[in-house]
Amino acid sequence: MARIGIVGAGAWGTALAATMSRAGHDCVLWAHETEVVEGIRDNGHNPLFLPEIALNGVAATGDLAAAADADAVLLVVPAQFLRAQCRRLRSHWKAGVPAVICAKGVETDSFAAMSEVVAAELPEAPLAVLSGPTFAVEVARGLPTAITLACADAAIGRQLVDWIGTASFRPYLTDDVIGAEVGGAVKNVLAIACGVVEGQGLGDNARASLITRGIAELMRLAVAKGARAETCMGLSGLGDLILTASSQQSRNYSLGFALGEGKSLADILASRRSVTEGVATAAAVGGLAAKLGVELPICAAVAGLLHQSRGIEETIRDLLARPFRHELGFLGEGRPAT
Ligand SMILES: NC(=O)C1=CN([C@@H]2O[C@H](COP(=O)(O)OP(=O)(O)OC[C@H]3O[C@@H](n4cnc5c(N)ncnc54)[C@H](O)[C@@H]3O)[C@@H](O)[C@H]2O)C=CC1
Ligand SMILES: O=C(CO)COP(=O)(O)O
Repeated sequence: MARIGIVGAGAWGTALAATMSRAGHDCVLWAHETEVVEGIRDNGHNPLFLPEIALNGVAATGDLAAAADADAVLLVVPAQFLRAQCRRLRSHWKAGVPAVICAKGVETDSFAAMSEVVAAELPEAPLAVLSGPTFAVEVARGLPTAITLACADAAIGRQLVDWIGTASFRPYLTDDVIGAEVGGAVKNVLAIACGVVEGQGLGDNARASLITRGIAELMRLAVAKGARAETCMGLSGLGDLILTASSQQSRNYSLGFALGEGKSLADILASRRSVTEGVATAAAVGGLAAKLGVELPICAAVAGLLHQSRGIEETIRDLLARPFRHELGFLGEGRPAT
């Protein structure tokens, strides 16, 4: 059994704490909100995120040093807060303790992947990425799923799989860290696009087409950033995309759906406490794609809708007016078909 620190007590940090604790690990969960620390300590429940899940075995804390004093630390704050959180953690970090990145996104200011952010701010931490089809509430209830655990160091990766894996939470190991995290970040942007399609009533065919052309974009960006294409077809890419691009449980899909129905982005965001990572990541992915010289038409369309006040109808019209191309050649733009 291990001592696991979990930094971030939103829905996902809470679900991971419940899962690790049920597996018999000693879990210390750091929360940003005092209300959450007190709620877990006093009542064994997180009052703000997944309040229905019992957390009796979990020690809640507002002290980062306590969460960092562990065999491994899971980083579960939203992507745009991760750098600041790592800076706060740095003085408490013990060399060699693995940092397992559970946030899904790309940093807006730097276009950096989460592993690049953590490598810069916690240089003594071996890095891993945990990503895949994992709605927090289902994991917290113990329903089965499988995830990608990416770690460049094989021995540390195997140790993490051992600690994190249970019969119903099944990690598959890879050394492709960038591939795992590009999948988790880009699928959120694509899930927004699929939500818009559904909200607009464009049909199941359109959604399936978007998912398929979306995975081509995800793969193109990941490969340009140094990942292996096959990782994108695994749990952290295709697996998570299938989940989030077709379920109202997804914050990203449901935000897209509401946009497609005509609601404003400001109103949708004002009505939720939880993070919708694809909103910031859509802009960041655009910057990253430009830097790497790859074209991502669906992601660019989502960024245009969210951040450049482009209308839904003109956005859809422009996507449908793109020239016909050969289907294969995923990794390039594909030869023109006419
Ligand atoms: N909820 C889910 O089903 C899953 C979420 N994730 C990822 O996990 C990450 C965290 O998401 P959730 O747990 O769902 O968040 P959430 O939406 O449930 O909660 C928001 C989180 O943001 C934190 N927060 C707010 N202001 C902050 C600040 N200034 N500094 C640090 N933290 C602050 C809150 O304390 C809370 O932990 C995201 O990157 C998300 O994509 C990954 C897999 C599943
Ligand atoms: O990443 C997730 C499931 O794997 C959660 O997706 P949402 O953030 O869209 O709810």
